[in-house]
Amino acid sequence: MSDEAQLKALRNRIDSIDEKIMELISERAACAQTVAHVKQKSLPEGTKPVFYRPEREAWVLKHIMELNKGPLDNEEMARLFREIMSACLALEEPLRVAYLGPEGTFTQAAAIKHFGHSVISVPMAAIDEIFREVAAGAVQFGVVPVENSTEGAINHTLDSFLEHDMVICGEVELRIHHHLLIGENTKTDKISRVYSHAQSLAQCRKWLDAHYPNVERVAVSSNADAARRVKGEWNSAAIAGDMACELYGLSKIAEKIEDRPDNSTRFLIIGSQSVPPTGDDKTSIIVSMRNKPGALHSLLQPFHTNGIDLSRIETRPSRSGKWTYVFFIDFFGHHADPLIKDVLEKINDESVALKVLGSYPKAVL
Ligand SMILES: O=C(O)C(=O)C[C@]1(C(=O)O)C=C[C@@H](O)C=C1
Repeated sequence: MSDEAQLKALRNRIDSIDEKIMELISERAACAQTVAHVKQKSLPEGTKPVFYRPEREAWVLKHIMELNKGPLDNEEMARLFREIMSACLALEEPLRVAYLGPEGTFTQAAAIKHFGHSVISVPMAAIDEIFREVAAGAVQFGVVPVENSTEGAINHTLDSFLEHDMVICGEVELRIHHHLLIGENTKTDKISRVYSHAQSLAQCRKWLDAHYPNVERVAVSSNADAARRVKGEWNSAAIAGDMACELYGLSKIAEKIEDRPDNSTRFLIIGSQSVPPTGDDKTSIIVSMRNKPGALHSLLQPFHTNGIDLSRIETRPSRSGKWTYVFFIDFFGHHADPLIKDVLEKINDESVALKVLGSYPKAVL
């Protein structure tokens, strides 16, 4: 068979596979619509069902990854199913999700990674506004950055948890690649100023010291804001990611300039709905302890006794007294697990205040 004939035959096969995939996706979508009716019909009139089920979504994605035999890798396959589920959920209920804007930020990329493209994503100007928008019920969920592997905690987010009653219902991890971007008015050898978010400038500090030691570094509210500014400005560059680069039509003059190649940011999904256990969960709590010797030891002891792994511990001023602190602790397990319940009871006995922010499935993608 000639190459041309072989290509034609293969394309015919792809066409007929696509038709089958489309039929199956439609069948799945119709099934999700029926799921929505079932969720609604068991509830009293006027009560809104919980359409979004993060525990089920985590199971579906993991199941797909377990079954996958290639040639697409597990992550790629799960991403396709992420989008299919996102579209199915939008048929049940279009979700509104607030993120730290403007458009093109890493937080928007995290929102899309977690919820897929079929949600209505709403940009907010500040982290606190995301919390307020969720609390007011204007959006069902919010996405906020909480820690970066190079620069550590995002304090604005931690402090917002002290001020708002919010449930954490998910986490997303995003590999952060920064690029040096310019608009068409700027020449590579004429850069006198670099804009970016303070965290991103810090994540690229060594690279900037080596390549642009005398260029002014200007911290702005987000990387996307930096990209938006340089679009029309002369002699300036922005440090931002792929989404902002594409959105503002900029050129990359240096790629992946972050000092650490494994630079990642973890984001939290905040809402008002608590999530049932999946068997592979994390829990976040805030605790404040009495200011006495051994307080930190008695806080950590129950985790050790029950063999519970901590994934993070962070300290912040409590805002309710000088030199008093609260601890933000993340650990593996769900607050409904008997072992975790026991840990929480013991901590509760020793602490001034304990707040369970939520248990949620460990990030799948
Ligand atoms: O299983 C459900 O509860 C569904 O609504 C179906 C479905 C899906 O498409 O698989 C859609 C949305 C939910 O967040 C979880 C799963």
